[in-house]
Amino acid sequence: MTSLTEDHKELNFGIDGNINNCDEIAKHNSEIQRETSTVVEKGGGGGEEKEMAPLAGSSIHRSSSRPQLDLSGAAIQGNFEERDPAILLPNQSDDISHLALDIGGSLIKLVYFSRREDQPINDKRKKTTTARLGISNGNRRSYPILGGRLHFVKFETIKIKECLDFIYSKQLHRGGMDSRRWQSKGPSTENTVIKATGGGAYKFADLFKERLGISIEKEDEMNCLVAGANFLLKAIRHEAFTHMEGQKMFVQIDQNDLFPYLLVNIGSGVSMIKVDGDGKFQRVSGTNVGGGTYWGLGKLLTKCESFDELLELSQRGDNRTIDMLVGDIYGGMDYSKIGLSASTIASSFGKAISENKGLDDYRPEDISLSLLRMISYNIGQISYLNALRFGLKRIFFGGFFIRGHAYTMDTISFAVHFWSKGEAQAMFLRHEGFLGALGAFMSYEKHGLDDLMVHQLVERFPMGAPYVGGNIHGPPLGDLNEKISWMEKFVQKGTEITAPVPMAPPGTTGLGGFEVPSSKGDTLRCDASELNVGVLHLVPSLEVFPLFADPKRYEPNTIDLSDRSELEYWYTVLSEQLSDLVDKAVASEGGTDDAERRGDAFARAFSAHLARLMEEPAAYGKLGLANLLELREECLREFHFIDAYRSIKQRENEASLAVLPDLLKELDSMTEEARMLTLIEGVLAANIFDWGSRACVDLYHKGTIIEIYRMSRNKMQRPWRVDDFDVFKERMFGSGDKKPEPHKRALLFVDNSGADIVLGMLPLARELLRRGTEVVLVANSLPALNDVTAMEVPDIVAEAAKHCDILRGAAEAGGLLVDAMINIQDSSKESPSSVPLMVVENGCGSPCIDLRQVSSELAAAAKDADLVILEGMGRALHTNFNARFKCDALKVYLLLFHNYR
Ligand SMILES: CC(C)(COP(=O)(O)O)[C@@H](O)C(=O)NCCC(=O)O
Ligand SMILES: [Mn+2]
Repeated sequence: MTSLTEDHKELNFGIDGNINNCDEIAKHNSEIQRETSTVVEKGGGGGEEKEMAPLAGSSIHRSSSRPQLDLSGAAIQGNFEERDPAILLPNQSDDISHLALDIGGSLIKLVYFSRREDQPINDKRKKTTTARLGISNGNRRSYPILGGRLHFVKFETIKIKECLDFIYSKQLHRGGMDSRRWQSKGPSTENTVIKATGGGAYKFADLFKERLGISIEKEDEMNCLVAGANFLLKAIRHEAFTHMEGQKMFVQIDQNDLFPYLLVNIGSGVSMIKVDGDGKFQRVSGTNVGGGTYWGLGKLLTKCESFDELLELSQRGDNRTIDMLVGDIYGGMDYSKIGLSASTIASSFGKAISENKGLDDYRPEDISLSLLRMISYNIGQISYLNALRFGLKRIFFGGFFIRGHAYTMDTISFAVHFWSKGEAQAMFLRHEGFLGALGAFMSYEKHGLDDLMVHQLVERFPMGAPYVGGNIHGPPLGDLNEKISWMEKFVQKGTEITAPVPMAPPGTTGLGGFEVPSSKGDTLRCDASELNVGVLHLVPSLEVFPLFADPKRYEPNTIDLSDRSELEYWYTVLSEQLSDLVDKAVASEGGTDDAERRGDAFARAFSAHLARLMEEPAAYGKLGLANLLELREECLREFHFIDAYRSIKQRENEASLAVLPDLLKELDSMTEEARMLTLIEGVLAANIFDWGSRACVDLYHKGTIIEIYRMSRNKMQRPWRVDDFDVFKERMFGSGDKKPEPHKRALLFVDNSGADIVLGMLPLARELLRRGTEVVLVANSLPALNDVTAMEVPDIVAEAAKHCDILRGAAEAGGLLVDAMINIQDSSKESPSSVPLMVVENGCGSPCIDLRQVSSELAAAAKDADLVILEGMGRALHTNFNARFKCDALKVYLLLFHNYR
């Protein structure tokens, strides 16, 4: 049997039951998915005999003792127009690196990078692991910046002093472009050079020198815009989206089919740039009617103090009172001969000439909306004409004029669609306002950002504090105390947590009968521009799982929460679990006052994020269930809850290890084939211990762990709801005289601590080892619910190995037992196996897994694997249920609720 046989099959085992009522567990049917074999043939791997790596030499040892993900901190972008002085300009101690600025006529945009010192590595085995897997520095580019975060912040240009204070407080001016100063924290800023673009780079250069002692190196604005846009479009998965009639839809950009496109940057003025490649572009047009025009004219006409206020006013406006419509000219009729409906704007502000009214007679709301539509249409139309001029189908709009404002985007989209008769498409960028600043940031030669690959940049939720309506907005929060006091203040003020989506009231007329999106809410976030910006985490060691049948078609999420009822279901699940989770988290930190305070802050932050996502599911990029579950874990870490289930996991491990010897004896008394069925039943039965599931938590009141396990095992008779056991059995044992080769290496993605791993997955691993298959246990890098982590697995294996020669021999061969003192009690006479059992971390800290971003250890281990076993709802159902692999794959999970159709 080769690792890539044409007849490999994807196997799914599942069981659906309602464990609130223990008698009703089993519910069954079966199905086989065989899609992958043809894909393998196409990929050229079909039938190839792969050389089996020498056993000892290819061993992967225990994973790193530290997580690779840098999840230790996060920042959000605050609105400095309305910041709360109490938390302004924090003295936080992030290890700083680089800063770049885009100083425009209206706004200063700032991009900076923060990095934390890695924790010291105290794992002797890490070195051998990485060296053996070929992931040491020898064959990897070593980045000057290894892991960290990109932050995005903006200031009004007229409040440049705040920007300078911010830079100073964060000590961002101490990280210039001189690589020798990379780690320098010394007080001197002499010779420090900061990259900046935009007119203000010239205008304020002296001020920066005077106030911060730094020199500004000017970067060409167009260059920066293009570099920033290209970077985002290539590196951030959910960066570009369309926005039509209130609907946001993310666009998958094919990196190889990105160029040419038209980039329209709407700042104070507007630039239109034809982009043909990296560094290849031409500014083909522009217009002086842009964001500055809206703000300037709007300020004069409505007395609004800020751009956002003006935008908010437009939400309540009705432009018919001031715009002259076709119907006004044609007595309420369409001018159908040339395709103009009565509701088309014939002349923006045109009504004002024919009425005997002054400025005071018009509502500021109507003026603002009329102005917004005039400018948006105009830009949309000129953009289209330029796209037409050069035969460009795609137009990306950026710049701070847009501010994530639904109505603005809809208006621009409509104009492009209308004039191009659907031929051209308007797309928007989530980091719309930061293109120039990002470009300036990337112009530092020593970053190594230029060849970053897509999967190395992970976007995470802006986690420190939630977005809110009203007037309280915090600056980027650096340390824990700030985050907590921010949360407390936020609560004190009684500010309603809203997550408004900017929408116009229904009934506003539009060009060509264009109807506005249906209203979802009537408030506009004051910092709407920051709606779409997450913090970018750089994790250069993450890689794409190498065993996808078709990497391009891989989509981790089985459920995408754009279905409202699904979203509501999960919102309810997570909300209901919150107080219990907080109790556990607080207890895990000793139940101190400090822990209580953090628990409270976590609960508020998480609830606010949930509320925000309910309003605007795509606020932080395309939302799948995996993201939502990860959000909870990230948020816990944000408030320094390292492992909320620590003691529960320990207790369950101990209880399960105590009954393991009996289970192994029972298994060993069976025939091989009967044992295989019992083993799979055992995996399903033990997967019941899931602290993320309401049904399971209820069950914990009904008996001890072992009693529940026994009950669960008794209920596991086939057929299961998804049941490919027969296919699996044939693959393992063959039919007739044909005896198949065992698999060379199996990757077992394990799920929970306790019975799940000890009584479910370990016995299965042992069986594979017995058949001569190398086994790699793949576990989380960071805790999530009661999931077992890669750090914890070796100790569990060492304990289990005390009762089993097979496990002991394999663990020794895999380097897992170098530290453990083994006291062998196993009475079986089997000789120790030299087939290794290994452990690698998966690179994530969530109950689900996105296989596009796995640890380099896992990627290396996967290269020789020909069997993938995914276990548990999170990894095998909520994510990866539809994943296709180029080797045999088995998905085993116990479905604990009825939400799946
Ligand atoms: C969070 C989980 C995905 C973890 O499941 P696991 O991967 O451990 O099997 C799961 O517990 C879950 O989907 N819970 C929510 C639904 C419920 O209350 O049953
Ligand atoms: Mn789990």
